Amino acid sequence: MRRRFDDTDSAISALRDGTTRIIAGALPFDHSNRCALIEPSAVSRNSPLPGRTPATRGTLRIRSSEPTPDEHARRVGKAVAMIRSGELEKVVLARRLVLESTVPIDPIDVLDRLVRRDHASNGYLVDLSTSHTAGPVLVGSSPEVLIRRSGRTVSCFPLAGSAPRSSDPLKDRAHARMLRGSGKDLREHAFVVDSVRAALAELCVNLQIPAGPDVIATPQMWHLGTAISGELRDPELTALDLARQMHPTPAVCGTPRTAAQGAIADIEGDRGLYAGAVGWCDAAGDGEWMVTIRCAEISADGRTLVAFAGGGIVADSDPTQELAETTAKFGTILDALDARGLERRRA
Ligand SMILES: C=C(O[C@@H]1C=C(C(=O)O)C=C[C@H]1O)C(=O)O
Repeated sequence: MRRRFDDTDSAISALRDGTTRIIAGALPFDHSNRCALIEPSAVSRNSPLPGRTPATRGTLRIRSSEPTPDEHARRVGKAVAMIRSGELEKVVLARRLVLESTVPIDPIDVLDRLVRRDHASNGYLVDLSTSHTAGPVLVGSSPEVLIRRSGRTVSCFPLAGSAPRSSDPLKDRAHARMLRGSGKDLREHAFVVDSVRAALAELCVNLQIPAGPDVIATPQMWHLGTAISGELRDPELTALDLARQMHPTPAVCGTPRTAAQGAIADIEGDRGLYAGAVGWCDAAGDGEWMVTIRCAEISADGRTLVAFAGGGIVADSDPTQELAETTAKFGTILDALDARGLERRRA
C-alpha cells in the first residue's frame, strides 16, 4: 500500500493530478462517513487466488443478532405503516449477526471460499486499518454492479426482488418462477430501475434499459436484475465520480432517497461500510464499483465477525417473509464459514 484516503474528494484529486495511478477499497453507506480507500503498491489483474491449504476452523457461535429477529420483523411492520401513510415508497432495512470464533478466522480463507463457490460474483477483501488501528477487514462477495466504466461505456446491474434458493431442484425452479411473477418484487425492482434511469439519463447517451428484469442466481438467492448500459456524455467523469453520484440506489436505501436515508438512520443507526460501494478506479477513469452486500467485518484478532443482510420493504411486504429473506442472505457468509445451521436454528 502506497497511500491511504479517508474521503473520495482527495482520492479523485489524486487520480486527476496524476499522483496516483489507481485506487481501491470501500465507500461508506453514508457519504459523510470515512472511506477505506488505498493506492495499492501492486496490481495484479485476472490472476486466480493462489491455491492454499484450508485454514483450521474453530467453533462458531452467535453472540447476538442486532436487532433480534422479532425486533427486525417489528421494524418491517413499522416501515410498512410509514409507507402506507405516504411518508415514503420503499426503504431497505438491515440487520447484523455477531459471531464469535474459538480460533481466529482467516479472512483470506473466507474470501477464497466465497470466490470458489461463486465465480460470477465479485469477491472482495478490504483492509480497514487506520493510522490508529491495524487489522480489521471487510470481506464479501457481491452480485450487484453499482457502476462500471470502461472508456465511455458505462454499465450497471441493479438488483431488487429476492427469493431463496432451494436444494430441491423442483422447489428451486418454483421459487425463481414465483419471483418472476411477483407483483411485490417487480414493484420493488422498478423503484431501483427508475432511479438508475433518472441518474444515468443525465450522464449518458444511448441508454439501453430492457423492458423487464431477468432472474439471476447466486448460490443462495434468486434476484430480479436489469442489465443497463450507456455512453458517457462527459469523459472526464471517473468511475469513482459515478459511484459517488449513483450511490445509494433504492436497492440498499429507498425512495425518495432523503426520506429513506432518514428512516434508516433513525431505525438502524450507522451502517458503516455495509451497503456502500466497493471497487477500484484508475487514472484513466475506468473502474468498477459493486454494492457492498453479502459481507462481514472481521475484527483485528479474527475472533469476532459481524455479518450484514437487508431487504427492500414496500407497501405490501410481509414482516415474516422479510425476516426470512435476511436469513437467506446471511447464507452467503455463513456458507463460507460452514456455519449456515447456526442462523437457521436461531431464526
Ligand atoms: C440489501 C441487500 O440486498 C439488496 C436488496 C435486495 C432486495 O431487497 O430484494 C436484493 C439485492 C440487493 O440489492 C443485502 O443483501 O443486504
